[in-house]
Amino acid sequence: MSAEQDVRPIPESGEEPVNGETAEAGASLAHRSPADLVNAPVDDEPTADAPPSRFRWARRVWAWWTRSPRIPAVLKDRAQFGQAIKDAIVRLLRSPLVYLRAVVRGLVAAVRWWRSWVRVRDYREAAEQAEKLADKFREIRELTLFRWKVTGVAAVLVAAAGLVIGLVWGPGAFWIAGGLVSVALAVLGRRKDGSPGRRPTLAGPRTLTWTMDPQVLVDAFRDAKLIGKDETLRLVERAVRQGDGWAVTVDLPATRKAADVIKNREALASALAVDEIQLVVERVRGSGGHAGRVAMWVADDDPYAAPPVRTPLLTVSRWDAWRPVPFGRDARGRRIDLPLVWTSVLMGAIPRQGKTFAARLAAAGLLLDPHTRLYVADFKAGKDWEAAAKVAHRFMSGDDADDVVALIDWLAELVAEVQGRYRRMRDLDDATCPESKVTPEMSRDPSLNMSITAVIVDEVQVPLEHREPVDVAGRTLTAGEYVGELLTWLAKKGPAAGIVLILATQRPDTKTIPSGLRAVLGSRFALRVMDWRDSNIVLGEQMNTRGYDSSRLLSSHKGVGILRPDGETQAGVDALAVTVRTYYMPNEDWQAVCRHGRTLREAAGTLTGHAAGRDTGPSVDRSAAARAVGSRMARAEAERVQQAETPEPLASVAAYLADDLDTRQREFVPTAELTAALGVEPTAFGTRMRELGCRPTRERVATAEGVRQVRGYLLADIAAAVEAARDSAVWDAEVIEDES
Ligand SMILES: Nc1ncnc2c1ncn2[C@@H]1O[C@H](COP(=O)(O)OP(=O)(O)OP(=O)(O)O)[C@@H](O)[C@H]1O
Repeated sequence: MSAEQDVRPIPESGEEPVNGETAEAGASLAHRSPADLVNAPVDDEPTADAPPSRFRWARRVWAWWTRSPRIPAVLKDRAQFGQAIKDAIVRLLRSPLVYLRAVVRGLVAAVRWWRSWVRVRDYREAAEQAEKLADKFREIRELTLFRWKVTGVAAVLVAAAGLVIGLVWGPGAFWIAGGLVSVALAVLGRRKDGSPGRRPTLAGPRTLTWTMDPQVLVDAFRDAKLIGKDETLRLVERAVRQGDGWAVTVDLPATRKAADVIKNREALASALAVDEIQLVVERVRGSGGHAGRVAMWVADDDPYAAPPVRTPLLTVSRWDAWRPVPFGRDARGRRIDLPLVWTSVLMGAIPRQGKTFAARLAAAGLLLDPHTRLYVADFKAGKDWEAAAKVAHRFMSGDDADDVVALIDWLAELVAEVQGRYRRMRDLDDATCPESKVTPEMSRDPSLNMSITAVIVDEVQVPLEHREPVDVAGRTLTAGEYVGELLTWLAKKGPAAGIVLILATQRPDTKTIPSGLRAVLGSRFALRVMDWRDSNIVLGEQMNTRGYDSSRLLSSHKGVGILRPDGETQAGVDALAVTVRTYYMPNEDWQAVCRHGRTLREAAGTLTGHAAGRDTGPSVDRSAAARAVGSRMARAEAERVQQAETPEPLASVAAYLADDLDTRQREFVPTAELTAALGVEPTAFGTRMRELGCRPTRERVATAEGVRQVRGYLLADIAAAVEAARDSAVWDAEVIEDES
């Protein structure tokens, strides 16, 4: 069944839909929504129609059989069993050819051995190395002659023995003797690890050989340096055809980690002779997996070369905002959903890669829920969001100073709204509001007025970079800084109160998106960016070293990005992040979704604000918002102080390299330069830098004596360490703030 068919319309009553696509749960990154969790049936509960007791033992045996690690996987799964039978038939059919090859290889090996023996090669080489060939020449020649004679005598004896055998037992004996010799040659010629001279220099295309011959897979892991020379893999599930590719599950040798295979996916792809975009490597977790179990899938072709798939949301009559929104497909064609409620999303990419399309997809799921309220701020000021004006509670499209001020008013309104919601939640009884969090029922109850409210800001860098001064609680900030403060406050406090932030930016750099704001945006989606630093800014620190770098995506792959969903909602999910190609939703589809969203709201009586023609502007309590973020301002001050207190010697290094870190005109600084400039002792300096997360490396640099390989630090590593120190300072400050 296709993913599109899976999406079932939600009953008009607004109840939870039948969770049809949870059959794809393993494939979906989306964790079940809180509503799903509440409504999920408990497996162990006895039911009225429980089977009679005589079947229970059979069920128990079946449960043991399917869960026991001692039972091979092929005996548990019909598909795998079928595949194993097919493999056995193929092996049987191929066996004559395999045998013949082994005999030929054995013959070649035997002739080679005899040649080297008769020519006394080892003795000759030893003499050559000792430069005594001339002295030993006579001896070698005599030995060679002797060995030729032995060969001749042996040949005559074999011929004579053959004649006698032929005369005594007849021609049948020749067949038996020939068979025995061929078995001996086949044994000699069988493929063995490390057999010298057995492998052709050019092995030919490796792409699919590993599906037939697991040894090729083992060799690929060795070539990629993922396992050692003497180590091997254990096949958990043999290679089976899955979708447009091959899937295989292997166990790494003890102490080797699946995470390292994911990290070095590119090397493995090279060893398997496929583009890394074709190789999907995942850890197998849970009861059936462990830290060394790797599930691999290799696509036959570029999985993103096929035409894009349209969003399944087009076929639904309505959606539930609490359900993860269908977002796209991974390389294997599995549907990936994006949870939105109780989290917030940051999307980043260079222009024209599909950021707005991705943000619209997330918005579409919310749009089709009539109980959801939308604030849409389009700083791209184009036509992309125009259709949302018909359905949004607040809508703006522009990039002027007035638009930035309007956004500040919206955000201030939302700050007051969130504070009001928390106050009201405190007064609600435990049955209605068990925790200080909006529940699905609360969000749909008009009397509570706590609907899910999505704030979508496209090209968020425009307001964040605005430099006009504003007065906030007696302090003068730039409008951009204030927008950053308000967004950070909302991203931190808003999700539990039903506020969802979706921010898209063309400039995912440290200066544009404050680190405090990034730290509280739970889900990230990085389409193609310029380099790994930008990718890390969207996806999080060190993500490139874990194998997730969106700068490696191809520019032709529009709409393809790396999705790192909210940590909170990814429990039990296999991957930390996944490469997704978003569903395709061109403007006409988007307009249709918006029209439908409006119809739903009209029917439910939830059309408000701008869409209802009643955009009276936000009722802003500026001072309340300023007070709310005032504590954040204190925190920002703490951050500045902490910044000044970045641990030494990192602070001095950062000060010395301030310009270079800003402009990134050079990528590497030699240790000698730093120790000389700062006047510090090199060993203690190196140890302290290491403690602060900065590891030295070696690079070739031009010196007075020519190009030399010198020890030093990558500026990117220094920048990352400085930022990590600041982030931890920010968190410390926030903990203090929360405690107070
Ligand atoms: N999932 C997809 N599949 C195929 N093509 C896509 C997909 N998503 C986007 N595109 C293509 O990429 C183009 C650019 O998309 P979009 O306008 O969202 O980019 P953007 O990153 O927002 O650009 P900008 O930063 O310039 O606003 C679209 O015109 C569309 O044709």
